[in-house]
Amino acid sequence: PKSQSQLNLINCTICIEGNIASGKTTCLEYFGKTSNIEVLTEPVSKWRNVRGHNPLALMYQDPERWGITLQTYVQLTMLDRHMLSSPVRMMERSIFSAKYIFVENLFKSGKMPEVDYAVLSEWFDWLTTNISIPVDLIVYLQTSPQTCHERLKQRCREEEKVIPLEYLESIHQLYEDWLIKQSSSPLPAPVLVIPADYDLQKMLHQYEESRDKILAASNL
Ligand SMILES: Nc1ncnc2c1ncn2[C@@H]1O[C@H](COP(=O)(O)OP(=O)(O)O)[C@@H](O)[C@H]1O
Ligand SMILES: Cc1cn([C@H]2C[C@H](O)[C@@H](COP(=O)(O)O)O2)c(=O)[nH]c1=O
Repeated sequence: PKSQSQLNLINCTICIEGNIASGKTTCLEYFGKTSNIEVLTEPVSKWRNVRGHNPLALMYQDPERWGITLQTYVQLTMLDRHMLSSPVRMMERSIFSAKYIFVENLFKSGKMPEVDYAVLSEWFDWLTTNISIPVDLIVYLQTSPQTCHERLKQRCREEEKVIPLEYLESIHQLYEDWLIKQSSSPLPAPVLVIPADYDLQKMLHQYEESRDKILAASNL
């Protein structure tokens, strides 16, 4: 039987953040299997197929031309994820990392025209000012870019075959500035850091060690 605290669930959103192929989906699958939390994976399948088009592949082929297209759609689909109602959910990334990490990376690396960046930023500012998008906890899977490069090659997603180590290094740096140094963009929630360079077995152990701190955010 459920305890009183399990019955009195308040709305709670935990976002799992980290570099590409850092192990976010694997982490979500683990908590999905071993807790009452609802798990929301990133809508990558939508980014790979919107009415027969693949904006993710187009962005990697020609970021200057297609970055705005992908990031507009990422922003919409992430907002949609945030709006889904469930008492306690663990989400893969957030509308915040889409903007603070991926849009910033495109712009700072000179691959997004200033006008595209301005329009996306206006959209983001309007959405986050006018719509309540609460996040209760950010769990940051902290990896080295080299680990992600290895895992990316192992996962072998067709669109991502062109990603060099330098790209993962830039994403890593932006994550570190945002979540560790806390010097770049506003933090929507407190941050729990989980070192994530270890093998799967050790990672499951890491998740178990962090379980109480993670579930404390949800009163589960
Ligand atoms: N701790 C780990 N050690 C080795 N490989 C891992 C580990 N965690 C995940 N992987 C593998 O690395 C790849 C990327 O993991 P995934 O969970 O999909 O990352 P993300 O969702 O962050 O992109 C997958 O092939 C997955 O099986
Ligand atoms: C949020 C976001 C993601 N992407 C890209 C980066 C990766 O190629 C995929 C997501 O896969 P992951 O294994 O879950 O990291 O989408 C992007 O280009 N822009 C974004 O805002």
